[in-house]
Amino acid sequence: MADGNEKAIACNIGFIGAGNMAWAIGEGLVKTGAVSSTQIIVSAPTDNNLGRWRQLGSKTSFENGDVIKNSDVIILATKPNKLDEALNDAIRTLPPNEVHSKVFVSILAGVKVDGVHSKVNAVVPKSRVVRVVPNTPVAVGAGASIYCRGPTATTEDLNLVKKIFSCGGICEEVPENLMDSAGALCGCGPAFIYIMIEALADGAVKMGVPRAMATKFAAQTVKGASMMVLETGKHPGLLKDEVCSPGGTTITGVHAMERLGVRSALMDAIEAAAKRSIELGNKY
Ligand SMILES: NC(=O)C1=CN([C@@H]2O[C@H](COP(=O)(O)OP(=O)(O)OC[C@H]3O[C@@H](n4cnc5c(N)ncnc54)[C@H](OP(=O)(O)O)[C@@H]3O)[C@@H](O)[C@H]2O)C=CC1
Ligand SMILES: O=C(O)[C@@H]1CCC=N1
Repeated sequence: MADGNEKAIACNIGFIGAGNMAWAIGEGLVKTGAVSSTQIIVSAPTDNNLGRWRQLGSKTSFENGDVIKNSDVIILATKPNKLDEALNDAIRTLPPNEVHSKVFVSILAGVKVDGVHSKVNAVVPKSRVVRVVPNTPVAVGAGASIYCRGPTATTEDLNLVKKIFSCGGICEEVPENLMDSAGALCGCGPAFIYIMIEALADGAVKMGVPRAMATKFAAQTVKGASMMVLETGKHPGLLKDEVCSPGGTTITGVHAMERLGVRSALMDAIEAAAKRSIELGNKY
């Protein structure tokens, strides 16, 4: 952890679950210098994902209890259907009645914060929970994370969670009733955009542009368009109009997109993902 770094986070951070999302958060935190890799401990039942964490310099364990004992903030990063198993596994190595009052961050898609609070408190009494939907671009400092508070989470807990996830981009509090829909946008959105980048590149390849060049130009164009929306504050429709010359190339392409229902496809994608998040919340 770099001295004088205003992003510096002093506490130990644990991950139960070592997969894609945990890695994106951990890698992002270490890259920004907010935490040293030695402040991180990670657990998973197999070694499939743990090697890269050891290479980073973090501690790893097959015991979820080790993570709970050795961390101030524990990020629950299993799939939603593995939460019960993960907490039961933890009991194996937790000294009875000795570990109390930790801050847990649940990133499990759809799962309601009250439910996680009850389950966690059955294992680690007096713990507080914050629910977060992050996205993988936190790995490169361009994430969009949202959070809501659990029943006993304090303002201090929320500030700490906001600080952790702000290292990876923007991080904003939303009411829990928006976590599924805003989470579908932030959490799943990168996958939808990757498909768009791939498809834009495919179009250019079809028209003769070499693949590597096409992918680079597609990604940079998406980045540039995003920055225009964020930095000018102009409505995306107005920015689109500024690109479309009368009788020109862009409006001809826009017509093709409208004919094929690209807007509807994207709206359907968010709606479907949000509904699935609600479904997962009802199940777990
Ligand atoms: N991927 C994303 O972009 C986003 C994911 N999320 C949420 O993050 C969570 C993790 O997703 P993701 O990282 O993609 O999933 P992965 O499948 O990549 O990772 C899941 C991890 O959980 C571990 N695991 C399984 N069972 C247990 C257990 N009993 N105890 C401890 N760890 C266990 C797996 O172990 P092993 O390594 O042995 O397989 C693996 O390391 C999900 O709940 C998802 O909804 C939220 C927002 C975005
Ligand atoms: O697909 C999923 O369920 C997870 C949650 C958001 C992004 N990935």
